[in-house]
Amino acid sequence: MILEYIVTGNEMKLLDDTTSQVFLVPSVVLMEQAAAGVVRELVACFDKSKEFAVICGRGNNAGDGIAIARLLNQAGYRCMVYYAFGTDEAGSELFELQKNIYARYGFKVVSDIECVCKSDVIIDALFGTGLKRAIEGSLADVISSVNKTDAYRVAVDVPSGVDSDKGHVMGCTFKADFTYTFSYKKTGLLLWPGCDYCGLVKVVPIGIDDHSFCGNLPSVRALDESDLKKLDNRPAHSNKGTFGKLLVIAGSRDMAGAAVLSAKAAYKSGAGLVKIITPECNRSIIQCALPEALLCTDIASAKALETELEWADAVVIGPGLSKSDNAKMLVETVLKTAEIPLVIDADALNIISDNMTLLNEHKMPVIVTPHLGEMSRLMKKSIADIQEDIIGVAGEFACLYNVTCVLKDFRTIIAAADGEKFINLSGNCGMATAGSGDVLSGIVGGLLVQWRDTKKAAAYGAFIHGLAGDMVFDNTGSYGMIASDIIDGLDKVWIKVEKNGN
Ligand SMILES: NC(=O)C1=CN([C@@H]2O[C@H](COP(=O)(O)OP(=O)(O)OC[C@H]3O[C@@H](n4cnc5c(N)ncnc54)[C@H](O)[C@@H]3O)[C@@H](O)[C@H]2O)[C@@H](O)CC1
Ligand SMILES: [K+]
Repeated sequence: MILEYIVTGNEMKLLDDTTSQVFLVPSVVLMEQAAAGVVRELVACFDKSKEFAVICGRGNNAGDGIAIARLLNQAGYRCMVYYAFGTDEAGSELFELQKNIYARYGFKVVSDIECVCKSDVIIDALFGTGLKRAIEGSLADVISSVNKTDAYRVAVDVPSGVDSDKGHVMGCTFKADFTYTFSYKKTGLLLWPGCDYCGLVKVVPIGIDDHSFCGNLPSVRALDESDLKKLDNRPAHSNKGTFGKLLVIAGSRDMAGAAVLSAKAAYKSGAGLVKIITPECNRSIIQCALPEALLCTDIASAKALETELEWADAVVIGPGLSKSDNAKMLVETVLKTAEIPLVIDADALNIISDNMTLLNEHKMPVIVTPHLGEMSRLMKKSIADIQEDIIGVAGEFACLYNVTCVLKDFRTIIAAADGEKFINLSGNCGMATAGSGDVLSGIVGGLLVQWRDTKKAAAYGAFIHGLAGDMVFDNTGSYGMIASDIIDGLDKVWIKVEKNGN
């Protein structure tokens, strides 16, 4: 998989330093390229009738902002600079340099925030990746004044007030319509709540590329639609056995739907054969809803389950399973005896959370797919604590239990035990609906039986799940979307894959 790297503010700082120190590109050259890149974008969006204002702090983010103001003026636009710390306080070396250059040209500087607020476009260069604490006092007043205007608001690199690593909001935060971020997306721009302040995020190249990692690759990456092109088409010479046999252990009395959704999503993701293990009372509903599924009901002993496990190439266990004694027996047997990869979801995770030693018993690769509530029970941490560092928590869990962890949230995080992580960027709020997780477990299971690669099945599974939801969004909107719509969207995703991503 060749994917887009997503970096933290600290990783970006290292990249800046390496580019200057190892590749000898002076920092000011990077800054000029950053400014020129933003100006190119602005000139493409706005004509010269618009008046611009740049609000500046005193670090290198402000250095970018002053250079942007200079280049806009030189291109015939009207642009003013507002120094939020005043003109006397010293700042970073590059800030001082850009301030002096700007002063030599004699372009406009204002000291009244009212002038800024009357502009058509307000550019935020108060703080970037160097934000260290909550924004307070007069700086917070500046931000709240500009946030109240009808101006277009553009953030340079990161909206001031958004923590570029974890996406926390630090006091008062600039509310951008566009964020032009440099070289790589920052994790904080993608995570909630920071993402709510970014508007449209666009990466502006500034001359820093993967060379600057010098072998120390960032741990977080993201898939995009171009990654669908890397998936192989199915071989023409094949039969249903070629694409794997998936056992879906799901459903309980009154919860037949979870089994149907998971098994159907697995079929719709290309699994060759899907067998559902469920209570007998679900037989007729499942056979009507999904006649393609094989069915095995009322498994009452570990021995009976072991025979079924021998048939399968992978297992999905948990959707709608309940926490009955029978469900506990099924979960324990699977974890202790299965010699095939597992996808563990929903109630199976709730059962495990009462006895975490079970998760040490697995012999084969395991993918767990908890939502925040399930993760809270598994880790004995509050949901708020998990949200504080969702990437870190997913990574910690993956390492602790040697599993691939798919931590489901607005941005699902996929963390492998080897430290590699993915942040999922597909999907929409319509997918926050009952059964959406059952569909995800089925997709991941369906991919797992075909690919036998847990990391790939988990990362692509989450991405394809979100993409399927995006594909049906125009038909359903967010209010009308239900889990079966997401399954309908899978057809569109796979047609895209078979047309080589087009
Ligand atoms: N070579 C480089 O280093 C490059 C850096 N670039 C820009 O530089 C930015 C990072 O620059 P810096 O590291 O100078 O950081 P910032 O410009 O984000 O701000 C750092 C300054 O703000 C102060 N500060 C932090 N939080 C504060 C708060 N809550 N209240 C008041 N003061 C606070 C710090 O003490 C420091 O003086 C990037 O976001 C990017 O825009 C770009 O020009 C590209 C090249
Ligand atoms: K900024």
